[in-house]
Amino acid sequence: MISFSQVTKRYPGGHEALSGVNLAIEKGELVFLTGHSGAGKSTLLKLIAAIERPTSGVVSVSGQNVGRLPQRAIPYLRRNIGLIFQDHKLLFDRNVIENVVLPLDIAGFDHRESLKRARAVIDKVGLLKREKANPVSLSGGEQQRLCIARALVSRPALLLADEPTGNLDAGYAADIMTMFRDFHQVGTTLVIATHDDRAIMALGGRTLQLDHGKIGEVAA
Ligand SMILES: Nc1ncnc2c1ncn2[C@@H]1O[C@H](COP(=O)(O)OP(=O)(O)OP(=O)(O)O)[C@@H](O)[C@H]1O
Repeated sequence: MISFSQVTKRYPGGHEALSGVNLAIEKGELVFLTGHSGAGKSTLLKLIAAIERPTSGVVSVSGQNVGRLPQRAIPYLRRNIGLIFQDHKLLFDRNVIENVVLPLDIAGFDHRESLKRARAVIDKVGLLKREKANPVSLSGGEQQRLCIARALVSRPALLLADEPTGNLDAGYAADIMTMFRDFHQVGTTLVIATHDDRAIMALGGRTLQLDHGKIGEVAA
């Protein structure tokens, strides 16, 4: 489903965040991405979602060369990807449920059905009592859970998560990991960057380790 062939990413200013990365992730795989701060984990996820483009090499997602996608094709790519990133990108002029229902409205689902689905996923992340709240009034961990609900509501084929449990206490982190496991069991492909060793051990899956922009595989 995802392949990197000799992928290098150099940011303006000359810093090489990824160097000659080769990898293949099959449909339905659960992959953890680990490595020190600054190792290139977020960069790798951003290349998959076409948030960044490679400096050289080929990033392919479902047979598409996403590094070369024209700007207008990117929304179609993202329609099948759930993104959980640290900057959240929540809409602060809409309340909690409106944030979650929006991807379904955009996809053209019946609004009443969308509200039902949104409420179910908001309940799963423990925010039902806050459904009318503005995201501004939520704590960092609550915003993170809202972001997770929004990413999961459209049941994407591919889920990319950057430190999804970073701000969460152990109970919520375990709940979120259980949700990820359920998605994995129904065939979703997941790539999760994390420092959370407990999560990795609990969920199993494959671990790729980045070290100064170079990739290696951790034996199970
Ligand atoms: N937009 C950018 N412009 C310039 N340099 C960047 C940019 N984004 C990331 N970098 C640099 O690229 C390197 C890899 O960053 P990246 O965010 O991918 O690492 P990471 O493994 O996700 O780190 P962390 O665990 O701290 O989030 C770092 O040295 C970082 O400073």
